[in-house]
Amino acid sequence: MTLVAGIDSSTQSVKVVVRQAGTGALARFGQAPHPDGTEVDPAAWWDALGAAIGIAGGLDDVAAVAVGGQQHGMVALDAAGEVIRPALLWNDTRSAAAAEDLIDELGDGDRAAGAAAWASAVGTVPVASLTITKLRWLRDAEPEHAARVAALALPHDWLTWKLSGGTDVEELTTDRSDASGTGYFDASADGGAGAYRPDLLARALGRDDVVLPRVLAPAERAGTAEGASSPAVLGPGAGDNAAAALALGLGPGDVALSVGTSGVVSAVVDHPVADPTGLVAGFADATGRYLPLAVTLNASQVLDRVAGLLGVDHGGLAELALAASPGAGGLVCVPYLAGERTPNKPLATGAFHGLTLGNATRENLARAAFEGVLCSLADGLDAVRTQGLDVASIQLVGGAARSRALTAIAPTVLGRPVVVPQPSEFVADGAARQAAWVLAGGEAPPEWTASRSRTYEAAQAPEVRERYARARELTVERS
Ligand SMILES: Nc1ncnc2c1ncn2[C@@H]1O[C@H](COP(=O)(O)OP(=O)(O)O)[C@@H](O)[C@H]1O
Ligand SMILES: O=C(CO)[C@@H](O)[C@H](O)COP(=O)(O)O
Repeated sequence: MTLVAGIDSSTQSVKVVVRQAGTGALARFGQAPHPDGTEVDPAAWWDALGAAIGIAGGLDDVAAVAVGGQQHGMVALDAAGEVIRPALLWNDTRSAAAAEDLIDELGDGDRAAGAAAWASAVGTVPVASLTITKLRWLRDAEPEHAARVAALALPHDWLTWKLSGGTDVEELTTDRSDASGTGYFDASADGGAGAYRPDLLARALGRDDVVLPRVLAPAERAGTAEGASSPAVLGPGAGDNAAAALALGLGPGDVALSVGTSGVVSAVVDHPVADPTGLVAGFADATGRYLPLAVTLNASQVLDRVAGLLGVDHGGLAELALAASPGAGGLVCVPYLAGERTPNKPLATGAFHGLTLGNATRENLARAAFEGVLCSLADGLDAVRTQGLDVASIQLVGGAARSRALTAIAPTVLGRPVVVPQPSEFVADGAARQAAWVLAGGEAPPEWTASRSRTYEAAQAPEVRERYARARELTVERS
């Protein structure tokens, strides 16, 4: 029996799945937490990965392994391959002003022209999440660090390199899906193989004499993992949402709605997407196609915080929310606790609107939190649909999809049934499937047995989105 492993180095933790290469059946699992915060020393990811691999029984009997991970994080390396400063993560908003500067500069002072030029160049209008804006921030805020940058990697690139025992930055690799989230890679160039845009990198960092990871083809080998008694083949890996799409086998019209640290609406399409409004990011998938997506900064952690405020666990929060009626008695949660990326409001704060003496109950607060997170994702779904996507089905995934309140409330807000696959670590699963593909070769990943799923239906409550639309602009900026 051949085994493969998939890794998800995500915002809050790292997960390792070991699966049978032929069928995808789960053999083993391990997980270890990541530190809190929006800047993290990559060494902490490496330590956590070692712990999670140990819990998953090691990689000695695994024939191939691939790494999926949180996108956009800036891992800056010096000429000796040492990390220069803690990585700035996708949800770090300090580079919001740098994003605006980059847009204005490309448009020669005309923001709309700049946004259109970025969308056309790399499929995405810069926001604070993108790596390129973090490089501009580094240039301006930490010039001594910027001057030492010899190579740039994303979290999954760096972990793949570390697994290979890499010390030479020239040996760094990445894949097209994760590269497409940097802001200095055009996934549609060269017939869809993609190409870096050193001119845009130079705009941000002030120079382009920096090693960028070699972009591997979807099932190309990145080398072998060092340390295991019989070294496993390393796959190219992928950005987390592309890996999840691979696990879910998204087809035409299938939308994945992920409620993890990030809220993500994504779909796989055959054509490049370039949205000059910036609401939809025109990223690439892990099979050679494209992955338009809308990402929010506020999803599962909003539910975590409101559960904390109410002094309950996830089960208790769900119970409270389901005891309230749709619309939470008129209470509206604008969930921008972390600032927001879609819409681009990095300085926004969250709010509960519509409190009255009659509706100020724990049940309504809980329900409003779920509805606020879902309304924000419903806005993201609308944005993705404006890019020509005809939605056939919605699959609800991510850590919070384990909540019976989220699954019950989602169809009332979205106005459609939602399909909830049996809970699994879809990013790690997609990485494992890619590893199996690298072993098997061929044009497409091996077919794995589909997991069971359940469809949730409910009457739509259109007033929920209507009230949210009136409230979402009513936020105070953080000081
Ligand atoms: N039953 C549940 N109800 C609501 N949220 C949950 C539940 N189980 C896990 N979560 C939340 O899911 C999040 C982790 O999801 P995950 O997709 O693994 O995140 P990430 O990939 O961003 O690290 C945490 O914020 C956790 O509190
Ligand atoms: O920024 C994005 C995608 O553009 C996020 O999806 C991050 O990749 C983090 O994902 P999670 O850790 O929340 O899964």
